[in-house]
Amino acid sequence: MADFDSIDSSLEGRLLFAVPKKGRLNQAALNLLEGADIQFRRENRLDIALVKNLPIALIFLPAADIPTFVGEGQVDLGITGWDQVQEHDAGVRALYRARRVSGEITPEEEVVQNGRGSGCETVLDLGFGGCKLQVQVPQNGVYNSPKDLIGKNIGTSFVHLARKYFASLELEVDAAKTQTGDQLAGFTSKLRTKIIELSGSVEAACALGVADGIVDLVESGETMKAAGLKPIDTVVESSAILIKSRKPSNPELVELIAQRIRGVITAQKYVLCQYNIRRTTLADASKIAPGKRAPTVTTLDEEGWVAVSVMVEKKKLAPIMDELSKIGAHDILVLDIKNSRD
Ligand SMILES: Nc1ncnc2c1ncn2[C@@H]1O[C@H](COP(=O)(O)OP(=O)(O)OP(=O)(O)O)[C@@H](O)[C@H]1O
Ligand SMILES: O=P(O)(O)OC[C@H]1O[C@H](OP(=O)(O)OP(=O)(O)O)[C@H](O)[C@@H]1O
Repeated sequence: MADFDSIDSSLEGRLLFAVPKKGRLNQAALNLLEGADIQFRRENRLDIALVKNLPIALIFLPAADIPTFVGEGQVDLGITGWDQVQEHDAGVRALYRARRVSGEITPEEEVVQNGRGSGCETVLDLGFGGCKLQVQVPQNGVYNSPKDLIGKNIGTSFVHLARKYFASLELEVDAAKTQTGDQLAGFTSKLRTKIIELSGSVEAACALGVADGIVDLVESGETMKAAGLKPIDTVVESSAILIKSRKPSNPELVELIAQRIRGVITAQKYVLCQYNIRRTTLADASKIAPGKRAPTVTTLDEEGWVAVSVMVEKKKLAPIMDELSKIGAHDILVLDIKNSRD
């Protein structure tokens, strides 16, 4: 069993980097770390791992908690979903709003706190974990628009975003009747829609009579369909992101990691396409495959011919090869990119 005091002292001087400990983002995050040559060995059941080749310690946390740790500055860097950052941000704002309503802080102090936001800054989009946080209702039920759900029961794990969403919906509906000067003023206490916090299997809530509608994540839509639900609005579109605290302990190391991860993402997204073509057709070929910046062109040992090397997005590769072939490119080769740096 590891000794916690020794772990504590071995964290000294290390950049703390939070990684989702389970769930949808876990494996993709570990793949990124491997690609960025962040080497570590995680002891069984231990949520802290020291990186062998860099002054970094990885902290394995639930994706939902990562914005809190990074936002409060206890952890320098983190991988989580944009939805989780938004949920944390909405929670922080709700807290200050409640404190202002109760007179604990002044309206000016609330503005200052809100200006600081959640304390998390987005470093880069990681290009995986794409999903949408959607308002869903039973397919054959009586609700068809989000406004139909005002005053009803909503099941969700995203309580702050759901409150914010229904607060502005209620405000919109009420604005037609009365004008309130204080936008979204006390929505934590005055919300008519009941937000019920659920920690998982949210899609079962309607069938079980716990909720009239839910706010939950959708990717393929399979879970939603299987539960007999349909989407009626999108609250947030999300993907996995790298976040940093406002004042990371080692900004240079944060930049180094960001650069390495950026390189891994580019390498995953692109392949290297090489072909030979007549110099007279080069301009047309460059229009078909312009590359990230520009193609690399070298003269071939044959009069009037050049060899071209260009980065092509994997998802566009097949039609680009067809087009190149059509205009007279020969010996087209496609090579995987193992890593890259801008
Ligand atoms: N179906 C999905 N497709 C893509 N990304 C998803 C999907 N579901 C969740 N995510 C992303 O992964 C993040 C973590 O969700 P996940 O359900 O894996 O959490 P978890 O840590 O396992 O928690 P839980 O115990 O609630 O399942 C979400 O905030 C979202 O950004
Ligand atoms: O649209 P789909 O591709 O079906 O994905 C959506 C499901 O994925 C997430 O849950 P997850 O499976 O991570 O488990 P959870 O319900 O326990 O959170 C989300 O909460 C949905 O239930």
